[in-house]
Amino acid sequence: MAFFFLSSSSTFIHPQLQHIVAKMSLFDALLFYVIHFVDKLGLWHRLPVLLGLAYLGIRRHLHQRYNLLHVGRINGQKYDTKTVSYRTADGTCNHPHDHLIGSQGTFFGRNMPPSTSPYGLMEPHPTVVASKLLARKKFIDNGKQFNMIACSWIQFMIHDWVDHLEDTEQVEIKAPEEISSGCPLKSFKFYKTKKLPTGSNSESGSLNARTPWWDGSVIYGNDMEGMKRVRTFKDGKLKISGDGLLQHDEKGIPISGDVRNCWAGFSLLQALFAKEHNSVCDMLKVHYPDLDDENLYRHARLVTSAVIAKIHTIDWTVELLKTDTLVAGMRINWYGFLGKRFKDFCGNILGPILTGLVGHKKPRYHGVPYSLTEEFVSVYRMHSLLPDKLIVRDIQSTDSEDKCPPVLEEMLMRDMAGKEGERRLSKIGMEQMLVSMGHQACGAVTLWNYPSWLRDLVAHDSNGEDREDPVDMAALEIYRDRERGVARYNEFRRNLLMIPISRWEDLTDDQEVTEALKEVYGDDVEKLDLLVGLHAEKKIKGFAISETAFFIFLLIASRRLEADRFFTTNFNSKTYTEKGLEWVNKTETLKDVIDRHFPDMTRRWMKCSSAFSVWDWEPNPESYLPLYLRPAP
Ligand code: HEM
Repeated sequence: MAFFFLSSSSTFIHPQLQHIVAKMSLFDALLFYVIHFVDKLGLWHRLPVLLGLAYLGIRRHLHQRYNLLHVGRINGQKYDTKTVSYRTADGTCNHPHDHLIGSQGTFFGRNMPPSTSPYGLMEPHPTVVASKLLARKKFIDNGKQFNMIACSWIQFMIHDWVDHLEDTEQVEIKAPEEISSGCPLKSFKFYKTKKLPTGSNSESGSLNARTPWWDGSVIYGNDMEGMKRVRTFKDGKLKISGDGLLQHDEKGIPISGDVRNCWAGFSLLQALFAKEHNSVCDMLKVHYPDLDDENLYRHARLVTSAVIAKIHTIDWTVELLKTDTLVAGMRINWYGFLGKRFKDFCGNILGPILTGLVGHKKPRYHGVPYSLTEEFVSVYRMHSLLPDKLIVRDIQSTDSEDKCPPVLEEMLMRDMAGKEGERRLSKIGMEQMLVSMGHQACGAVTLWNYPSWLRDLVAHDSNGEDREDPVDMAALEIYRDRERGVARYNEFRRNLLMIPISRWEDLTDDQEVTEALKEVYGDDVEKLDLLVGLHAEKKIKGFAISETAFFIFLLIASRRLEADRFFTTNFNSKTYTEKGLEWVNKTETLKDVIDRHFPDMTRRWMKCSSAFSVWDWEPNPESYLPLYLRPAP
């Protein structure tokens, strides 16, 4: 217990954090002391790379100790990991001792206890929060840092990991009269989140309808039925159209692993990775002609899922959090501190820090069985990334001087969603859509940037069918966090060992924002909704998201890799095949995947370093200083 340590330092530690620190071991309390000191100076992201990494390492350790809470019972069975050396359709048989952990339909875990907020579900009214603080006034973009491929990518990942199971009972939210004239929907109906007793205590929890593993279920499906829908059952391959895009069923719904709330950009990525899967099958068949359909499918799924996870780790995240420290941190997660060359040569022989989380001998759970969490879902509420229009570019332009293809047409995002979006995508074509999205900046995660078209949205059910009642997504998201007992912003920060805010000026320097926050929440900073706080928070230079959201990522991004048997014990040539593992090792970025399928496209149209930043951006400047020795930004 850190009691004695704490009593001598109680003036140093923020009073609202003392009760949390009092429960820590002495060693952890000491570590907390270090990061708290750095936090008080607002310093970690201004430190040289090595010190920044040390700070993040300590923080991640503390979050692994104090921010992983299991929900529900552990009631799976033992099984033989040797006979199940592939990713199953429903995510069972990944945890080595319990076949159910991480499978479809298990409980969301938590990163902190449910909210203790005294405020009710409607306080302040969700439509008031949506109208006064979220609704887009004028589109604010992310500059050149993040493009529409990056925006679609994260939806592609969300649909791999999470979706809350709904109840059959509906709720209706009616906008209060004083605000209703400014709301696209005066009232809207939606299904409650399904709550079930967890069995381990009196509390209830909610279920994840998807498999939380990083298993590519967004293209392979979340259960046996979904998996059968997407497979050709010939040479291990997935169904795909002659034009390279997804096939559709008789109702016009795409045939892919997840089709809920899809839009053209999202289904484009599903098609690209179905193509990638099929190329892996072709390659494996050449090298291992004895493999049958089932084994080709299983190996190709392992390889493609690992390629997706790698791109997310060392390409997408690095563009999202564009700083030297994060480049180093994310590469350490995959390759370890000693880097790619050492790992390629020697393998993962020196443990997770030196040779990476991937390929480590055993999965690591930090004492808590794997699941994704309620708080993780909440920090990924980033619908402000979506613009109002998609700008289609003309890639047939013959002007060789063009750095950026000329604009052909602007299409409303509303028309790019669902079946209509699929029809339009097939006219645009895969290459043109990739180049167009590559050249368009996505929206910034900030207040007053929530797309208006999402405030009157025809959402889909899990089969991709349109729902009868349109929803106001901005108001619904505020309601969802409260309904699911996710802590409000300040409690969330305290639970993440961050210094809470005491006044609006601690959150933002923007006077206009402060006034709007006061109008909705008065002077009560404890009332502030998480989503609003995350969008209002002053950002770290280079970060496209808030620091508060980032600390959840710091914990979960590592966990998705280190808890997965197929990224640890079974990340080897025996499970993946030698050529399969080589495929993963040689693929570093999304650009590599695009190059593989469209060899001329990036040469002609992509100037920047990553496929996730706006393609006519300058490439990252060369630095002759080794990454770990780079100074403070
Ligand atoms: C055209 C694009 C998109 C549409 C139409 C869409 C629509 C929706 C809808 C209808 C829901 C369910 C709302 C509810 O009942 O609670 C949802 C949930 C969600 N969306 Fe999106 N979305 C889109 C893109 C994105 C993007 C780019 C992100 C970025 C991170 C994102 C993140 C999420 C998250 C985290 C959830 C919560 C999932 C859960 O409750 O388990 N979505 N979206």
